[in-house]
Amino acid sequence: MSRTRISFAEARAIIDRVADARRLPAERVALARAHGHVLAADIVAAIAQPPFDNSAMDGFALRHADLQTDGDTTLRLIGEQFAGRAVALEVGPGECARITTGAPLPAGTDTVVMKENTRVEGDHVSVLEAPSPHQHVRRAGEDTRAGERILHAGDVLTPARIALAASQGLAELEVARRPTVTVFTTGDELVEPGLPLEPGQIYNSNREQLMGLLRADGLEPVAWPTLPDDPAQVESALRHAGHAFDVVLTCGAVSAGEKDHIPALLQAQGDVQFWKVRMKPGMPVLFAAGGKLGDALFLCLPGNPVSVLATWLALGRPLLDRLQGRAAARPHWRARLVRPWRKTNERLEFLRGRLQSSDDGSLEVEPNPADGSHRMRAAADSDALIVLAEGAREYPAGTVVDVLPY
Ligand SMILES: Nc1nc2c(c(=O)[nH]1)N[C@H]1C(S)=C(S)[C@@H](COP(=O)(O)OP(=O)(O)OC[C@H]3O[C@@H](n4cnc5c(N)ncnc54)[C@H](O)[C@@H]3O)O[C@H]1N2
Ligand code: MOO
Repeated sequence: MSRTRISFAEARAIIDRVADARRLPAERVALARAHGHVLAADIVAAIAQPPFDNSAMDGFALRHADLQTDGDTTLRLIGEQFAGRAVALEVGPGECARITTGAPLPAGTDTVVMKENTRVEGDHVSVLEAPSPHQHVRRAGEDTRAGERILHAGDVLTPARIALAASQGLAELEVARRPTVTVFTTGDELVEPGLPLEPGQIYNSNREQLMGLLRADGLEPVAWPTLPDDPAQVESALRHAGHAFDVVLTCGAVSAGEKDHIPALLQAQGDVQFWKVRMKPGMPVLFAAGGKLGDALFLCLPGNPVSVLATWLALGRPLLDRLQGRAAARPHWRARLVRPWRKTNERLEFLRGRLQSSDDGSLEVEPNPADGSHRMRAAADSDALIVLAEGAREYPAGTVVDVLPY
């Protein structure tokens, strides 16, 4: 017996539990293909970073003890070390070596003076402004020591983390396999943009919204042709998809209408985990394991475009994150309401709003008054969902609320 009219927290807990049990396997991918993936195993540094003491500036490597306490010091130039292969230079007392940024520090030297602070005449270098001891030297291991755990399973591979892995010489990384996802839109009223509209028809806006949301998270969703409100065709298509993808996302046909065939189909053939969550918009959302329809997980979003946005951000994205073992939650922000809001019922509400930074440096959010779940323009004019908890109805201006940027 599936749960119905559950709280949003219960829905999230079910999503987490089911996703944890279906964690996607790890695979090795080329470094260049690993961007945005979730790391599946810790990475331990095999080499120190920097791997050797090196110069942070173009100039001359010298022995700090040689520098006069007052007046310029003149040193004898005995060779050069450029960034690249280390040459065997030994710098003795009263001597220095030409050096470039990133070049290994020659034996005997401990400090670098930048070129601009010197005067060179033949093989004599006068130090016009004395550097402090060890200045402009980047010490071996000061960023990372060999043996340190530098990245962790569950980390999302941001460009900076990819760079860190590259600095260790790793050409392949072990990551969670990306979930395969397909997107269905349903409804006899839907027409694709580009075609003429007959009376009663509307353009399909959910497909591209959902495809865009998925692609923004680095996924490669497959769009399925729109399903008519015909139970046999819905069943056939969902059965094919259920055997071909990890996750099937549908939108529409999930509430109480005569043409809403999805709940009956999943109740008969699948394993429904919940149907209807006390949230607004998006209340009729349904989540099921495919059962006889295949191994896929089915997340069936309500058809209203703003319900699609809210249920995707609040439930769909956590499902896909969790399937990949993503450890860190998405950034969680708090903002001050710039205008009061009154909820029309007690349900948890995901209201649309626009974020702005106030003069005192705090985050503010302006709720958009057009709160209907068909009001796409309000969603397009906004950049965050404002999370108004279940229960309370009155939200005076200045109330601090959770926001989910999109
Ligand atoms: N008697 C009841 N009626 C409704 C209930 C309810 O509990 N009892 N719930 C309401 C709520 S809340 C929502 S949300 C909607 C969800 O309905 P469905 O998921 O069954 O979706 P549809 O009826 O198919 O469509 C709803 C709405 O969205 C438009 N739509 C659908 N797909 C698209 C698309 N791809 N692009 C643009 N617009 C789309 C569709 O034309 C409808 O206007 O049900 C309420 N009713
Ligand atoms: O829950 Mo519905 O998404 O409000 O229109």
